[in-house]
Amino acid sequence: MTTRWAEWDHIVKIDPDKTLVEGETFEDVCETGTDAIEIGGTTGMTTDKMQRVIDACATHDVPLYLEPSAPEVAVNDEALDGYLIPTVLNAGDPFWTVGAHKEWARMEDDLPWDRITTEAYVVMNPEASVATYTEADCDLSPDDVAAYAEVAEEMFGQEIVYIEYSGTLGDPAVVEAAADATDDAALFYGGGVHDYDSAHQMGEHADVVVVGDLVHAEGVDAVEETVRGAKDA
Ligand SMILES: CC(C)=CCC/C(C)=C/CC/C(C)=C/CC/C(C)=C/COP(=O)(O)OP(=O)(O)O
Ligand SMILES: O=P(O)(O)OC[C@@H](O)CO
Ligand SMILES: [Mg+2]
Repeated sequence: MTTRWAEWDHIVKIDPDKTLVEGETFEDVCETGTDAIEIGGTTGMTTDKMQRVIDACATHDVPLYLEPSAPEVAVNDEALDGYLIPTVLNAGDPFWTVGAHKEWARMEDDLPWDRITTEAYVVMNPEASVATYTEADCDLSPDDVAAYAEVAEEMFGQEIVYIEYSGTLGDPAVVEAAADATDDAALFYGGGVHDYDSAHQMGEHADVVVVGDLVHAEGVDAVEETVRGAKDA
């Protein structure tokens, strides 16, 4: 089991269903100074699209993790450093907490357990596809989120707690509450990080800042700024 995320400050999440900015390559993305690349998204995922991004990033010197949104797109590739598998704590349907995972184990004879780690998600932006998809209850106070984070670490032994505001910059008080409630688990924050200041602000509380849409919408210069913000925090 590798726990390399203990040393990370920043992740770029590449959505295989989206394109890069014109003139930029996956090599450029890998060279932004980010600590790892996570490949995943909610809608429009296929194994072909996943594989294309894996192949494009595999030759560059940055840890590469797959974050599949369903067992069907969990591509098996030696070029990957591992699999980060969401489990959505506040999902409306337990399928997204444990059911999909059960199906994966049923479908596959030999899952590479030493390369698989779960991320205990708390989904907070009701407008995001991931919230609709998982029917998440996003109406949570900082105390609620802190309690989810504590339970994830202390009762379910989660190594990663992920505060997910995909598409919008979240409430720093929520992230701070989750940080106060966790000791050993790595706290990931993702959602709406778009410049030095937003990365710095969330990085003051979270261990790892995840940047997604920005790489597709603005490109690598903007991502580099967020790397600096997260690392300075
Ligand atoms: C058991 C296996 C192998 C998979 C199941 C994993 C689970 C439970 C997934 C549910 C949560 C999920 C869809 C996570 C994917 C990562 C994520 C949160 C991407 C962000 O998605 P959005 O930004 O909302 O979606 P788009 O950008 O695609 O619109
Ligand atoms: O796309 P953004 O809003 O940067 O969110 C990042 C990540 O948390 C999405 O899963
Ligand atoms: Mg997205």
